[in-house]
Amino acid sequence: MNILDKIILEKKKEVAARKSQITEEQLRAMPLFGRVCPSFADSLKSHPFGIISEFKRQSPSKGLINGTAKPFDTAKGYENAGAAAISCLTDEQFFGGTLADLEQVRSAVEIPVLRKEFIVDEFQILEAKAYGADIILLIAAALTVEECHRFARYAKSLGLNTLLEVHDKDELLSYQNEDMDVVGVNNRNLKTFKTDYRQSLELLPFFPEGTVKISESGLHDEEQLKELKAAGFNGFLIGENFMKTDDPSKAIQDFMNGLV
Ligand SMILES: O=C(O)c1ccccc1NCC(=O)[C@H](O)[C@H](O)COP(=O)(O)O
Repeated sequence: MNILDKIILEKKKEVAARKSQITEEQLRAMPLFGRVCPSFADSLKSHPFGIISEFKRQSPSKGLINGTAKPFDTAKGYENAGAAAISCLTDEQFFGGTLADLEQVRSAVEIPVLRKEFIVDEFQILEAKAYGADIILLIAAALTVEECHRFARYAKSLGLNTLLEVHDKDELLSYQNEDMDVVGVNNRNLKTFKTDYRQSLELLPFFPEGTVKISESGLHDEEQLKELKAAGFNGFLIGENFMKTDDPSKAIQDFMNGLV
């Protein structure tokens, strides 16, 4: 069993347990549920490099990345440095994240917030809205085409933005549809962890015209971003490169300075 299969197996158990702790009605009654979500695509287009900076404590591929950074301060620092959106991992078992982290991030910033989660059930989309997210992630490698399209429709009905994540041409061609607001190429193969930013460039010819697209994972060098932006990418999801430092807010600011 590869790591993605393992995460999805655990996630299904976790969601079943969550459903016995809180009802859909209770989620819908939470104060943030009624928020109007800003457009993710518009935010990417209105920021020169469309950086989506991630709050990420640990990962299956790298282990502990940062055990001390706080979600509120980190998110605020990211926004002040000019990020277009914040990604917040909420998976606890593999990434050390929580829904409380998401709430903290939401309370710190105005820019769109992504709930970075392994979505396997509509219930998690309701949770995302209730805890203040603007964007949900749908990972093609973890879902059937039918599930992915159903979840995107559901997210849309709640006013959430959807980020579809693909890794190869087959996923891009089979999973993309009009309900996906942004499509991301994950440069990391989630089954093997092999990470190469050129994966994004390889998929570029297969995007339908007008798709708002981002490159995700393994980005650490300003020159990579300049190349990907010149090729047509609208945004860049970066986690470890900022979080591995003692001061992620300073790390993103230094990185931004290198882009001008
Ligand atoms: O990061 C991992 O090791 C990982 C393993 C299995 C599934 C997902 C994983 N990462 C989630 C992400 O998508 C990244 O956190 C995100 O793209 C940022 O990547 P990076 O800049 O390389 O931290």
